[in-house]
Amino acid sequence: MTLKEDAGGCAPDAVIAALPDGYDVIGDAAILALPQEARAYGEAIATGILARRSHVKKVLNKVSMVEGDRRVARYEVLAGEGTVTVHREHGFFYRLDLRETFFNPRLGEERQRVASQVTGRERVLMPFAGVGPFAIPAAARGATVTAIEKNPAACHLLMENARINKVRDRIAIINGDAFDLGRMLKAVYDRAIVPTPYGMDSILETLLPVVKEGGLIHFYTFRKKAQIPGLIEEYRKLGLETVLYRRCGNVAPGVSRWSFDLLKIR
Ligand SMILES: C[S@@+](CC[C@H](N)C(=O)[O-])C[C@H]1O[C@@H](n2cnc3c(N)ncnc32)[C@H](O)[C@@H]1O
Repeated sequence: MTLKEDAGGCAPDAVIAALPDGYDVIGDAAILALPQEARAYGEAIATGILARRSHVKKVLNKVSMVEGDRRVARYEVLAGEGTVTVHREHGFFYRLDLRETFFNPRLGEERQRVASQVTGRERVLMPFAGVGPFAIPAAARGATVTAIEKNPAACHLLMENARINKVRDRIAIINGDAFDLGRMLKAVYDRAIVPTPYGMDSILETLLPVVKEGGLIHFYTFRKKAQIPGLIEEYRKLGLETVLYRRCGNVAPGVSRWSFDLLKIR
């Protein structure tokens, strides 16, 4: 979406010029990140968006970075009601509450890439499951998924989303700390999908014992490009061969989210 166009005429030209180029839409919610000088025009800009985008029913302004274990930001509601919405992605529906649960609509293609590799009867381990956007497509491919999520609100919505998407019988949901998974789980998994929150990369060593030899780990990490060769070597020392890696989004100047497909060779 082009924010400058959608907000045209709703604030002085100098304010419009200072706006970021785009904004995300999650379900029926437009998510803005207004610079300080545009805050006074927030409601007018929201009215402009509602007039131009008929599928947008609420407009939120993100007033903090994602923070804390739950990885949620703080928002002010500029138009519409509340922070609950239903997002549609590749035919699946995700109910979520932006104030309570993490959701990144920009990872849709990456989630599709991972889900397309899942074959029926696989056992998939899914720590940091959130409201289910990786877990549910994997279960819909026929896998049995064990989802671990610390935030009770996200667990509750994951349960509801599993039901809405008709895969409730294929997802076991554990409201707990992923770093305890060695104590909680007895099974050995064919695949792990690990959307690691910032600073929690040590989860890789925690989950290695419960992934079978020949199993695949889809691991996400925040790094500078120059760190990648060293990382591949670190993974090799852990018995993991990097089958593929790709950048999926910038998170700070010079720092990107990287997706690794790691094959457990020993
Ligand atoms: C980056 S979000 C990913 C959520 C989801 N997989 C998605 O893609 O939308 C990380 C999730 O991990 C959860 N989380 C953070 N620390 C955790 C922990 N130690 N154990 C289990 N879940 C945790 C957060 O509540 C959040 O839902």
